[in-house]
Amino acid sequence: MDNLPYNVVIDNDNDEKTYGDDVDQNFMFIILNRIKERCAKQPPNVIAAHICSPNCLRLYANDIGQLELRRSKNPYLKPMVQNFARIAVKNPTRHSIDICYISPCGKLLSSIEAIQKYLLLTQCMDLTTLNFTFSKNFVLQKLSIREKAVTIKDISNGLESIPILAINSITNDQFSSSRRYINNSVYEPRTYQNIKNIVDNINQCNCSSSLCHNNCKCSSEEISYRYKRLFIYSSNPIYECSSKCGCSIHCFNKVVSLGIQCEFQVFYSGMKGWAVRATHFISKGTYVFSYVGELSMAQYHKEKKLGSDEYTATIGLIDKNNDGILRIYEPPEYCDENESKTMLLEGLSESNLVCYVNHSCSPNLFSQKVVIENGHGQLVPTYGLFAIRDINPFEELCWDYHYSLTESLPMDCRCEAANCNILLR
Ligand SMILES: C[S@@+](CC[C@H](N)C(=O)[O-])C[C@H]1O[C@@H](n2cnc3c(N)ncnc32)[C@H](O)[C@@H]1O
Repeated sequence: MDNLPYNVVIDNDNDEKTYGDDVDQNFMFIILNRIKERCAKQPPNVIAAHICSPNCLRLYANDIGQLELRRSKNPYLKPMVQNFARIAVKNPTRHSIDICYISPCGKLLSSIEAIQKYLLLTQCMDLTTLNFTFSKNFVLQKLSIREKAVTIKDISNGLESIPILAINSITNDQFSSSRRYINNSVYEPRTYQNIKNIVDNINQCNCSSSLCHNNCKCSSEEISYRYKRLFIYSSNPIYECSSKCGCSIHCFNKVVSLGIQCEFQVFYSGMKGWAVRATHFISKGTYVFSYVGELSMAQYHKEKKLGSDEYTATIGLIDKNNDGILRIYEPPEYCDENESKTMLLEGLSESNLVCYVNHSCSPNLFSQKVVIENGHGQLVPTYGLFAIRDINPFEELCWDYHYSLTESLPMDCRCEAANCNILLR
């Protein structure tokens, strides 16, 4: 370590902060020790200079990584089980701490740009930039939960790649729902017949690299992801690349279509009913989950007479561009002739875990319209939810329902935010 300009300390090496049940304790212990051993044996950049290639991952792959990788649901642990190390570097001149990663082959990677380059050079298919965070708030932490509090082991019935526990540590009420769990939006049948020729026409870009370039034909000029994270909002949708495009999972324009990457729980919050949280840290700008439900033209939605529009979101006016590809526009002031073209997303009878996300006047999630290809070769619009700021493990995930005082029924908002000033519904 002496040949480094800074003192290298192992990040997250705080026993008091790392606690959990026996399995997790052991798991964390193995990971932390391996990081320590690696840094001791192989300080960053001391390996002979080389140009990175897929060999860099293969040669330094570890024997227990695969088993642990399967066990770990935390996206930021995945690089560590693949023999990356995450370190905090004390910078004495700036009196600050910088976060860096050391690659399995000993390269010091000190920015998300460097990570992206490394993943491309090594043709890594297990990790994306979303598995790395340079946030100083990241803590390796897992809380134990009382077995008795688990009311359902997976509310998605196996549909999500990571099971979603339902937990009630407050009362004896079990989680139950008449809503069917779906993980992909579905088109209302008549709506689909009307717009079949638009939504079945999947976009295809002609970018030659696995990353796509800034003027990729699929993406919009107004808004795009930055290394797969989103930091700004636009009323214009993001149009993601599809399976027809030649790009890989590393493409900057594939995020929501890669699916949920976090481990979530639905938990009983008391006054607000059921609520949602993640079991691990989420870095600012990260895609969390998206609104899933039935996509329906306003006229057909109206005919259903649901009685409550609480779970209905307006997507916008559906149209196509010159290539016949789906485009979505903000509806002007509501008027009837738009009904045949206005699409709504409704999650009352079927939806995913989003319907358990509560409102907050100081939310940690924001929503952005995104158009992706679903698993059935159709384009589907959705609202993707992204982290407004770094979110701590087990912090309740909330968004702003944007209810105004005028459209509210008298019911107190219980978000407990300092700026809370609304009546909900
Ligand atoms: C989309 S659901 C959220 C999940 C809900 N908590 C449940 O148990 O199914 C919206 C409902 O949750 C409750 N809710 C959400 N946010 C709230 C808040 N900030 N204060 C009080 N109740 C809230 C209200 O009953 C609201 O009608």
